[in-house]
Amino acid sequence: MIEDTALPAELEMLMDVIRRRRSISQDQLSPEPIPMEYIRWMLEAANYAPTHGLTEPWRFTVFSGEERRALGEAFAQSYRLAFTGEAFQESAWIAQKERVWKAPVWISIGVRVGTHPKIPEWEEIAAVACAVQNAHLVAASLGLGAFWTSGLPVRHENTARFVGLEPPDKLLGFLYVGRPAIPWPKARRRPWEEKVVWRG
Ligand SMILES: Cc1cc2nc3c(=O)[nH]c(=O)nc-3n(C[C@H](O)[C@H](O)[C@H](O)COP(=O)(O)O)c2cc1C
Repeated sequence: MIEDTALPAELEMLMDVIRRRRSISQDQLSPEPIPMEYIRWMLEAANYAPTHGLTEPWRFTVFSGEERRALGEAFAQSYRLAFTGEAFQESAWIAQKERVWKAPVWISIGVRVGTHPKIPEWEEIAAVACAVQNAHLVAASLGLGAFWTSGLPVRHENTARFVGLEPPDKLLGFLYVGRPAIPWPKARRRPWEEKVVWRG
């Protein structure tokens, strides 16, 4: 029988942050500003994500303060383009414009594609998702909530152009960040054992 070996303290710290990371929605965040130093740490962590062929395809734009006004206008414009006729709702259009004030920092999540002949788009998107996870883990370690929002108006090509992405590059949504205004939520997950088959 294999003896249990002592687990390194580093693993405990890492697992603690992984379990603690939470998506905290805009209605549960404080709109108060947060130190931009925290955002720099998140972006530094994002930059260490795995990347096939070292293409480093993540492209971020950070919005805070008054710059969020133009972002809200872009969301509202994209909503108008995406939801026409019967689908258009005045209240939802206003909500798109106003939502930017609910979180102090909004980071657009862009993916650069087509820079390497052998690397398909899905691998570049996967690398960006890894980068976002790194950033989100750092946010959790700093006591910040963050949320990847990917609904249609926020990732519409009109919003993509607004944040400086031109085709074939794509916008995958936004990670907004702030201090939680609620007690830290608990994770809801089914046991990992349900999703794993052991062979051998
Ligand atoms: C790629 C991606 C896109 C997401 N987009 C949305 C979204 O548009 N709306 C939403 O309610 N949650 C979105 N989420 C967040 C999930 O709701 C959240 O991760 C899930 O509820 C689990 O909560 P947790 O992150 O706190 O563990 C997204 C998550 C990922 C990874």
